[in-house]
Amino acid sequence: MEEKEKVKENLQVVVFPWLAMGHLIPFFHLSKSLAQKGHKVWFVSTPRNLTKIPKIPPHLSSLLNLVTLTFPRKIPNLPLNAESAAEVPFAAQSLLKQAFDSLEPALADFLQSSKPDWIIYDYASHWIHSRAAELGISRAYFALFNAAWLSFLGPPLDLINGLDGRSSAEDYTVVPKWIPFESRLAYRYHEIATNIDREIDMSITNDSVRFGIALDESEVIAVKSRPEFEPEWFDLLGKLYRRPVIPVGFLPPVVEEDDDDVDWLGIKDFLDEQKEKSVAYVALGTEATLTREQLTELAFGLELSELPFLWVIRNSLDMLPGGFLDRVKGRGRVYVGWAPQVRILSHDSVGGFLTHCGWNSVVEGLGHGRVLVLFPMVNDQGINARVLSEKGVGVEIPRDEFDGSFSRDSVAESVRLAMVDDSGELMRIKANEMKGLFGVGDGNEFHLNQFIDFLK
Ligand SMILES: O=c1ccn([C@@H]2O[C@H](COP(=O)(O)OP(=O)(O)O[C@H]3O[C@H](CO)[C@@H](O)[C@H](O)[C@H]3O)[C@@H](O)[C@H]2O)c(=O)[nH]1
Repeated sequence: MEEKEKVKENLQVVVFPWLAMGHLIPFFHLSKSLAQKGHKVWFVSTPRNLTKIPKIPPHLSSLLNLVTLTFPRKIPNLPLNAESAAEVPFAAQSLLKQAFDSLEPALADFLQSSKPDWIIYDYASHWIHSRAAELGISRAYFALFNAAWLSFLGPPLDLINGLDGRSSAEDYTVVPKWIPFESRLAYRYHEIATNIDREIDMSITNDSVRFGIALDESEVIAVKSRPEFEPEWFDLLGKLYRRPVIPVGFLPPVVEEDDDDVDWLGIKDFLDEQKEKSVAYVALGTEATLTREQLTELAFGLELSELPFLWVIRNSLDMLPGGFLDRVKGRGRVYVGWAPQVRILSHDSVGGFLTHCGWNSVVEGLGHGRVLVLFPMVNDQGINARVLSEKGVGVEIPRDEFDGSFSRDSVAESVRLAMVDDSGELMRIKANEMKGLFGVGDGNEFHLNQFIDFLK
């Protein structure tokens, strides 16, 4: 007689993201969803990072537990108190990886004492799989990327063994040989050159190998996307990975009401004064920073667009061109610091989103039906921009392929095309339709449940 499959109704799960806000936040959303469905979750990170994630709702506090691993203090040249990618210059990210790698013994000890059913990990912890396997803990890699970018990345064993045939930035500007159908998916030189430069520290494991191991050593690969959005890429991933690839959906964040948030109240006042769908929200994520020249062109571009905008910057206001704030007074607002992005995007006055194409930002923008102005900088962002412009939900700001330079006029024209020009109407309609796929709703819930059923 066939043995009945064992189903465990209440799971115990350790969740361990890479040290970056764009990773901590979606891993936290997944943790919250697991806890909401009655599973016990230990969310593991370092002290400063744990202070930056959203608050745990009181009704989940018995199921969702934060676990602190001490951050190593002896990494030479790592900026003092820096614990996440946003606090370390892009070119020095290998130092943060070095610190991250030194968390291995502490995490292994925690796994031994907590003995979870599963560990859900990120791409960077290439050392945890064998430790978890020894303890009989199941392993899931949660990929915070779309299936198109994961396909572009390639077969796991080729990544581990350096057999993907790519070493220079130019190699990433062509469609990879393992994509069997017609496609134009490739980086522009400037979008990938910075990533390649970053990989020069040979003493630590490079990102390709980390990705390869994360993919190859996991029992299931959970992808923050949906096949309804990119069916052909999910089909290809199944062939490249030869193991279960499960879409977890977009995990759209729910806007939490928090009336005490003074930052939000100031922003809300500004947005309340603007017309419906008139404001371009401009924000470029937590990792890449603009040079003074880029910041200047972007500023003049927004000024020339003559449209209302809300711009979040990580640099200081002193970097902006002289007189800029006075000239855009009333219709333009610049916010320095950590903005309540999801709440902003949910405000009716916001019509478009000038984004660096970080996957979380894209999900948040399309989840609210905002049309996108695409300004990719590093990491997966260039490929995301190709996917989104092909889908017709956004327009790329034209840039020099090699050095990434762009003009203020091209910024103004792209923003106006997306937000107000008649020729951008179809793009606005398509972006608005994406609310159904990317936003809060049954479709995303269905995929999340499928993933949880798999874990059981
Ligand atoms: O002031 C801010 C800045 C950011 N965020 C949030 O922080 C997250 C940022 O994530 P994302 O938009 O993906 O950007 P990055 O932080 O740059 O994300 C990194 O991680 C992503 C997921 O792997 C990749 O797609 C990106 O390329 C990579 O740079 C989003 O949830 C934002 O809402 C805020 O709430 N307020």
